[in-house]
Amino acid sequence: MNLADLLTPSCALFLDFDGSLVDIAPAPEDVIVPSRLVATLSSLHERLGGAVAVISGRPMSQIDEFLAPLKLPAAGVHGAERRSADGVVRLLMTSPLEDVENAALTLAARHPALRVENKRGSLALHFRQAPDLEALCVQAMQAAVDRTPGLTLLRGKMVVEAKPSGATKGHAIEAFMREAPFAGRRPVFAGDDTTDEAGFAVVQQLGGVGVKVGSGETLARERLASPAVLREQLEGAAARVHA
Ligand SMILES: O=P(O)(O)OC[C@H]1O[C@H](O[C@H]2O[C@H](CO)[C@@H](O)[C@H](O)[C@H]2O)[C@H](O)[C@@H](O)[C@@H]1O
Repeated sequence: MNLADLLTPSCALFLDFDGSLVDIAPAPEDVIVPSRLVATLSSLHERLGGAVAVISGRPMSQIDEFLAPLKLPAAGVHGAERRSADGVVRLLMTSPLEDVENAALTLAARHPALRVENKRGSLALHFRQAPDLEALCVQAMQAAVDRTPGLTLLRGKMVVEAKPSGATKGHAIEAFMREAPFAGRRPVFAGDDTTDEAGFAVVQQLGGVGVKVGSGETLARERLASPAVLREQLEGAAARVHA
């Protein structure tokens, strides 16, 4: 499969960030945005009539910083926040995170290699620097989530996260697909992680294509080997798609 063949001018393109557009790094702030990526996304955005959105577990503010000066339509925190093509931002109601935060901070105080990331409405506990603590992290976070109505536990790449139950990447993509300039287009979504599976399900129900980046079981019908391959194919598609 080559994205340049898949991405016709009548497509809408949805892109996950970490592990898809950029390579996984030791810590969230360490990711490197390759120099040509912003220009490629900007060109695709123009050539697809504005129908390009980033769908991330990160807050949208971080995505905007990484991709500056480009400010694409986006969904952040797994869909808990969303910015439409017209710039309007919608925030999902979220549950209190005190209990989850206390549980994560207590564990991190005992194990300094752990990293607590507090986002609007969600809290992630990273164990990339201490993989042997995975079970402990999952257990503590699950117990805190179970005590807090409205939160769901999400397992990601070396991370366990408490997120609003109603926030999914699938819902975010559905919302974009009801709006201009996405409505009526064939959706394509590239992602690498468990949180992206809900997005693959939605785009494929809508007659589009899910593209899994990297290895692992997936609902996605297509696969690309790595973020580097995705970036290369996006560059090729940017050069070929004529709106
Ligand atoms: O939905 P995404 O855009 O893929 O975001 C998922 C999570 O990405 C970040 O964590 C992951 O990437 C880090 C940098 O490569 C890595 O150090 C970490 O182990 C990964 O889990 C981000 O920090 C999270 O908030 C996102 O939910």
